[in-house]
This record gives sequence, structure tokens and C-alpha cells, in this order.
Amino acid sequence: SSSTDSCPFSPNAIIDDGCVSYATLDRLNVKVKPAVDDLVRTTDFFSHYRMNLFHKTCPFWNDEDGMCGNIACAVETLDNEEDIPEIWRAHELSKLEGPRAKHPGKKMQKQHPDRPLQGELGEDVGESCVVEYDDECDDRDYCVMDDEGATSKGDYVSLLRNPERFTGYGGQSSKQVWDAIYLENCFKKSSFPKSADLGVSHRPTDPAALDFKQVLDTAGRQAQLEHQRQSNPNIPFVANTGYEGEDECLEKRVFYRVVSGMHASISVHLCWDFLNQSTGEWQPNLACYESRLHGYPDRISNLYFNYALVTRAVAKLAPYVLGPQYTFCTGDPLQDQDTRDKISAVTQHAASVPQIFDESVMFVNGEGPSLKEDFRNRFRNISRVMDCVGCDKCRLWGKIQTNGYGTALKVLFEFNEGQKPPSLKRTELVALFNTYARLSSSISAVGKFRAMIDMRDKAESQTFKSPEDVWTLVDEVDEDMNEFIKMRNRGSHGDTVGEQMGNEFARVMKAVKIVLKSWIRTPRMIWEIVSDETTRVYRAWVGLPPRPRRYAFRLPSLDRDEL
Ligand SMILES: Cc1cc2nc3c(=O)[nH]c(=O)nc-3n(C[C@H](O)[C@H](O)[C@H](O)COP(=O)(O)OP(=O)(O)OC[C@H]3O[C@@H](n4cnc5c(N)ncnc54)[C@H](O)[C@@H]3O)c2cc1C
Repeated sequence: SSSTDSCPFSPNAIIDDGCVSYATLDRLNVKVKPAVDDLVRTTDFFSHYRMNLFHKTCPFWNDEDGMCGNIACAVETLDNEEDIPEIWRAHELSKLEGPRAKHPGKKMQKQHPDRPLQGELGEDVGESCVVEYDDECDDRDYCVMDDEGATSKGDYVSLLRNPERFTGYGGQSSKQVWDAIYLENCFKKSSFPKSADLGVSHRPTDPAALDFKQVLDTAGRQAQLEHQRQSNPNIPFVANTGYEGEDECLEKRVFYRVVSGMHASISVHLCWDFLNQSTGEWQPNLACYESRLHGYPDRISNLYFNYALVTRAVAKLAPYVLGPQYTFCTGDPLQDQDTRDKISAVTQHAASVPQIFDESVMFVNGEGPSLKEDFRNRFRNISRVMDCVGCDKCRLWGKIQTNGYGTALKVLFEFNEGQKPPSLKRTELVALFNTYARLSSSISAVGKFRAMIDMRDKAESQTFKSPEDVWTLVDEVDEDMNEFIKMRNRGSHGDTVGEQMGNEFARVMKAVKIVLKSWIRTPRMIWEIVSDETTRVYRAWVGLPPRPRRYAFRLPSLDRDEL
């Protein structure tokens, strides 16, 4: 893992204050990742998701503008795709795979309470762990109801068969979706004439909360500027953007960070699980990581921010979701208990870092309460924008993650002590824990990418040895030995005693030289072998193809006849 106690980012990284917490979160993730992976990979409840995949239209733009107006329209592909095999092209990679089951009607649910899906997802899937019975969204939801009519209740798909990874989706279409999503993050001064007061009476006094606020102040502003400079490089580094501190309340910055962190997480996954479309190999793509994330510490910090936010939500949720009132698999008590135990493992780790995110400073004073409504509406809109994503797999994960963050925010802001908590739907729970698993794997992948960069930089700074260097060492041994053997043979045919003694002496000297040289050579040889093997183990660990060994174990290639 990348968890170190020193600041893992460059000195000009924008959240110097957050640097300690990067290491804390890295350490936490070492414990969380195995638990949350186990939960989302081995339980039927968390490895299936219901979504209305094909009956929605994009409500924001239409084909008349020359843009994709309907999710059924083609995936926009990269250039020169004709040259590559069909299976590696974007439109193939974008399709959903694996079994799919229609949401059963009420009649079917009554007739076959144990098997409402009739085995459509596979015989070994506990269907009572998968089917969602209640699908109303209440007005406290940050989600959009995914199913408006009885006929479009959506399909259940396997998340294991559709991992979030490179799909080749890109170009104008994806750019326009991201733009629309960022537009929801409207920070214009004019739309919020009154400044948000973080609270005269509620000013956070706890050092962690103050720190947190300070981090947000710097990072949020910086991220805005950074984002604007992408489209308009002329924007100066210190600019009056209308987004300045005083008029920018905590909530709005949080909103931006959530979106940007989600974007960063998607980018990490597509770079980590990247398809080389000319060779068909899936492997991490360091150049992809460097161009999308490495140069943007704000994006990475937003990723960590989301990790902290969702960790807090997961920890806070524990008593509600683990209580007896919640059943995961009505028809399968064993799997129900197993699911419960696995959730508990995740929530326990999540709760092990107290004060990770202080939601109590949000939506309290000033325009806070009215912002809450605004926040919710913007989130709903983002969920609708997802219908404009022209790639099925991307849309699936885009929806899951939007729903996951929506649920995290709902838990943070609507679950108050002493009040009856709002109900959580199956989809929301599945989305929340899968979003957590995605963030967890992003944090881990960022650590590995960073290690790859360090390794590469180190290797570049040393004069890199070519394989020939090592072979030269080995060949030297061969040459010396062969020469020695020749000398020995010559020695036995000497004419005079003097000559024989001279030859004998030369042979002894040669033997001494060979031994001495090998003493000198051995440490270097061992070093070469150890460093070679370390690199190979490392490459295998991060999933890179192995480099060929630069040495081999073999007997010296001596001239056998001479022996
Ligand atoms: C909802 C959704 C899900 C997707 N899922 C996948 C997927 O699973 N697999 C896949 O291969 N592709 C996926 N894509 C496409 C992918 O996100 C990129 O859009 C695509 O790879 C093109 O990348 P790009 O380099 O043009 O920049 P994009 O990632 O499209 O970014 C557009 C612009 O946004 C800004 N930006 C980028 N990152 C951030 C950030 N973290 N914070 C703030 N601003 C930022 C930059 O100015 C950038 O130029 C998805 C797209 C969307 C909209």
C-alpha cells in the first residue's frame, strides 16, 4: 500500500493540511478493502443491481443538436476503430454482460415467493436476496425513481459480470455529460446572493472540524480555478472568479468535491483496468493515470475526500442496517446472516477512525437549510444526466455511484439521533456499499500507480543496465575458465622442467585470479539477480506483464573435450 507517514504528495499539493489524513485513510483502507470486496463479491444481495437500462431518454439535449439524445444511440468511439478486432471495440466493451432478469410483477411475486425470478440469474442465486419489493422513492431521497411504470421496473444485472473498467467510451458524448454534471454545481455569486454563514453560534470549535473547513476552503477554491483553466488556460492563477471564499459556502464546495471525486474514481478505474486495443491485453496504463490524475492533486484529494465522506456514512449506518428490522434475504436465513456478518466487518473498520468527517457543520446556519433542498435537487439532476451516458456499462456504474453518494448524503444529513430514520431501499444499500468498494479500490490503485511512478523515476535516474551487461559478467566467467583449462592441458605437455614450472605457476596465478574475480563479481551478480527478481515480483503484483529475466542458471559453457 502507499500508506506512509510522510506527505505522499508534492510540496505544492493543495491540501498540505490534509496530508496526514491521506496516510490515515491509506492505512484504514488496508483494513477496509478486503472486507468490502468480500461483501460486494460474495453476497447475492450486493452483487446484483436493478436499473432501468433501456427505456429512458436523455432529458437534456437531443439529436437535433447533433448530440446523442437517446441512450439507445451509438456509443461514440475512438478513432481508427475499424482496424481493431470487433471484441476490443468500444461498442462491444460498452455492452452489458451476463444474466439479466426482469423485475417480477406482483402476481409472480405472490405465486413464486421463493423464486420470483425463476432462476434467470442462475440457479445458485438466492433470489430473495436480489429482488426489491418496495420501490417507492420518498421525498427525502437524493435519488430519482428509476422505475415510473409497472412495465419499466427495470432489470437485475450482475455487477460481477460487468466490472467498471475501460470501455473506450469518450469523445464529444462523454465530454458533454461531464460538462452537464459540472453545471449542476452552480456556484455563481448571483444565484446565492446571501453568503452562507457557517455559523456564529455553530462555528466549529473542534480542531478536526476546523481543520476540515480549512482544507475545504483552500482545496475547493483551487479546484474551481483548476477546472476553469482546463477550458480557458488564460485564467490567471489568482483570479476573481466569483467563487471566492466568503461567498462560497461549505455545502457548495462539498458538492463540487463529491462530483470531482467520483469523476476521479472513474478515471482511476479505467486507467487501472485498461485494454490495450491493439494487443487485447488488460493492464494498468500509467500514461493514462499520469495524464488524467497525477498532474491534478485536487482530483486526488477529492477522491480521498469522498472516501472519508462515504466511510463516515457507512460507519453511521451500522446500527440502523444491522438491527433486527432489516432483512437482506427473506427466503435464505443462512445467506441473510452471512450478509449481515460481512456488513458488520465493513462497518467496524469504517468506524475505527473517529472524526473522519464532521457533517454536523453542514446545513446548519445561514442559507444552509435551504441549500439542503437545492443539494438534493442537483443530485437528482445528476442522476437524470446519467441517462445521457451512451455506454451501458458506464451508465450502470454512473447510476450506482450517483445513487451511492446520494445515499451517503442521506445517511449523513437525514439520520439524526432521536428521530425516526428514513427507510433505505435495497438499491440504495447496494449502491452505497458498491460505491465504497469502488472508492476503496481507487485509493489502492492510486497507491500502486504512485509506486510505479516512483520506481520508474528511480530507474531512470540510475543508468539503466541493459541485459547485455549481465551476460557480459557471465561470459567473463566462461572465458576465464576455458583459458584455465587450456593452460592446464598445455602445461602437461611442457618440454623442460623450467617451462613446466612456469606453466604451473601461471595456472596457479590464473586460479587465484579467477577466485578473486569471482569474489568481486559475486556481490554485483547477487545484486543484479535480487533487483531483477524484485522488479518481476512487483510487476506481477500490480498486474503488469513480466519482463524476461536478464540471467539464467546454467553451467559454464566450457569446451567439454578439453576437460
Ligand atoms: C458517468 C460516466 C461514466 C463513465 N464510465 C466510464 C467507464 O466505466 N469506463 C470508461 O472507459 N469510460 C467511462 N466514461 C468516460 C470517461 O469518463 C471519459 O469521459 C473518457 O475516457 C474521455 O476522457 P477525457 O480524457 O476526454 O476527459 P474526461 O474524463 O471526459 O473529462 C472531461 C474534462 O473534465 C475535467 N476533469 C477531468 N477529471 C476531473 C476531475 N476528477 N475533477 C474535475 N474535473 C475533471 C477536465 O477538464 C477534462 O478535460 C464515463 C463517462 C461518464 C460521463
